[in-house]
Amino acid sequence: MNSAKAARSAAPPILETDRLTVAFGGHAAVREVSLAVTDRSFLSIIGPNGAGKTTLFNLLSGQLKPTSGRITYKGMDITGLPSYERTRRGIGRSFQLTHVFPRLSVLENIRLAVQSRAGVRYDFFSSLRRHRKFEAEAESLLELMRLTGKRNSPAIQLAHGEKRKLEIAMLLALDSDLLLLDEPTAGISLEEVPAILEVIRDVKRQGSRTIVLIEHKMEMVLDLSDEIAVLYQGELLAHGTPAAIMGNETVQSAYLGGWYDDAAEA
Ligand SMILES: Nc1ncnc2c1ncn2[C@@H]1O[C@H](COP(=O)(O)OP(=O)(O)OP(=O)(O)O)[C@@H](O)[C@H]1O
Repeated sequence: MNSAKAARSAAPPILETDRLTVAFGGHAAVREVSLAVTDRSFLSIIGPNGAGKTTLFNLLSGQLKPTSGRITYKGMDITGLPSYERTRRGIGRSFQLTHVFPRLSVLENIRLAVQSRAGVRYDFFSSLRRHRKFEAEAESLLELMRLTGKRNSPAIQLAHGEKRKLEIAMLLALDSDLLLLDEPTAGISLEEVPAILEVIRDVKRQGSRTIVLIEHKMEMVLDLSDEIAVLYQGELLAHGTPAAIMGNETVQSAYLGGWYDDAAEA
């Protein structure tokens, strides 16, 4: 283990769930999940359809309230906090953004996200200077997301994959410390997948955020993850390094062999 990795794993987890459970009419979609997410690590959550992955994200982002259990973020119990309060504290969830303005340009959308984070009130004298600062930050996010060529395009005109990149840029603009990415490649064309993979890899390379990814594409999971958590029928079946998960007999015998083949064909 290199020293940066060792320091990270010795640090307290940024996010922790303690026996987190949510039941819908007697059926526990997430059952007693206790999971610790290492600060500034890349964790992927995998599992077959209906395993409870998106439901777990709904619990983490505050869209759903648990039936029982607890969520701790940066050492604070956030189980009862509404989702906007979690966003304010740095938990950013992708692909459920309601604040993309379809008719505004890509740059304007990112700049507004930067601005909303800064909580700017209108002040004529400082607004021009601030505007330039926000614009510069938005420009650097455009570059990171490889969207510079689209800076003046209205968001509504973007291809599906480009929209995903815009959404990630806006999460970064909001200064999220913890990014919850729910199947960023779902529904996008095969040609667009490498571009998404590349921007996620770049964000990971920056090393300043914690990323939790739900993804069915195993090559992508194995390429990006420091750790993998496996959900199966609402329960946490295993959590470990990619090598440990791939070699885990319970995971293998429960489903990974067959499921992996299915996922590869999808
Ligand atoms: N609001 C809800 N009301 C009732 N049942 C729900 C609700 N949300 C999720 N479920 C059920 O919980 C289970 C887990 O669903 P979830 O969408 O979390 O699975 P998933 O692992 O994300 O699946 P996929 O990979 O197909 O997206 C499913 O049986 C689903 O039908």
